[in-house]
Amino acid sequence: MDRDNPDSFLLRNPNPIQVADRRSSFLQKIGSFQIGVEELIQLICALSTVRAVASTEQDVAGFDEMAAGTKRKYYMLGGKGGVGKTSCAASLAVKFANNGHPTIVVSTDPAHSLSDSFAQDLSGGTLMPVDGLDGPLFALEINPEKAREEFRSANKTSGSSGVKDFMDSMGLGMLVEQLGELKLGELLDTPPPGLDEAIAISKVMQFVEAPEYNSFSRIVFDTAPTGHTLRLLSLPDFLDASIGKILKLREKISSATSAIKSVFGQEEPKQDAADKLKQLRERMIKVRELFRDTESTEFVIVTIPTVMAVSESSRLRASLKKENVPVKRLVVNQVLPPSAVDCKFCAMKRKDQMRALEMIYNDPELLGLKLIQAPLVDVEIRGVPALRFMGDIVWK
Ligand SMILES: Nc1ncnc2c1ncn2[C@@H]1O[C@H](COP(=O)(O)OP(=O)(O)OP(=O)(O)O)[C@@H](O)[C@H]1O
Repeated sequence: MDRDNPDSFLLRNPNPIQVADRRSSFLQKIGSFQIGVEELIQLICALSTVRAVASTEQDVAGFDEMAAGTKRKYYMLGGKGGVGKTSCAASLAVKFANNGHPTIVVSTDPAHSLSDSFAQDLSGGTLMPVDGLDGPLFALEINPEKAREEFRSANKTSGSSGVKDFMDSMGLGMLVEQLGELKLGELLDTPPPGLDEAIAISKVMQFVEAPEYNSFSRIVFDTAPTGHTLRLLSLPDFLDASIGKILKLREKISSATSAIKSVFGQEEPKQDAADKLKQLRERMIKVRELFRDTESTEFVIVTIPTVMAVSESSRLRASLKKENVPVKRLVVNQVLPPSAVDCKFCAMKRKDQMRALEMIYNDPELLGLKLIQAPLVDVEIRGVPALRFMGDIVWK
């Protein structure tokens, strides 16, 4: 088999989800009583596959709806580690770009795999053009570890201005100005939980506000595994609450100092620090609203048909619901494609997958989501042609 040719799977399986032919050949065999016990077992498995597939056949991703309109939309793909988030996010981004949407795919997973997935070096922490597409696609791997390192050395070598420059570049300049007294350098030596996500969020803020990103109409996030993602989503609330407290404190202090200053006849400071904090707070609120805006944002859960992955997806969905983050689609990746004859291993695996699929159908949290099945393919999904191929199967 030609492993460099992603079409090899396609050539052998013109429609991986199509099982009707297989069912009819089995039915013909039943009609003429030609089957033995082994085949009967296979038949039962095959029919259950048919049932599972048939019951979700109408659940195509609805790509046309996803691609409709030029107003910017954000898609966040997340789920348990290793289920195929990056492959799904990258293939969606490729499909958007090839359908005329200038697109950015952003990785907020500290263990990036966009470069591996596209088989191109996209590291570096800035927008990198992705080669080999019909339309513009850029990738951004946010590297919190590197960012933190840079921050530390800027702190050491150039004092506060270095820190300020760096934080400005991360869109967090205001935070340094206003919270300088909190000794951010020390904070980064023992980073609090959520700092990586804060850096990722600051980039989101840049997308929301910066005019240079205006032309991008689709932004796809390849998020970190579940725990990180939930922190990312709840961080604006957390920061908002903290900033709210600081603001109150500031107001108290400033009213006290202005009372003293008025007694001694001193000038008021030119710009009230509280104004800037207020501005930052408004930005946070904007990001929070963005995550919850059903018009512009959608969180797509990616899972695989195993009991563990489905259980985690159910919990993720419940948490997202609590955070009011819109979810409509669930991708079940790596579903065994139909085969006329299963080896023992495949038959067992198929049974296992069917059980997990049943679990999805009966899970109250996952019920009602558009279920998109993506087949397990026999080549690693790497490079633009492979992602284009995957995109055409998954994002229909
Ligand atoms: N449908 C599929 N068929 C075959 N291989 C797949 C499929 N989907 C993903 N893979 C492979 O599984 C591996 C993991 O995929 P991917 O990196 O997309 O997962 P991930 O959820 O982003 O992982 P992580 O949580 O580690 O970031 C890759 O080697 C990828 O090529």
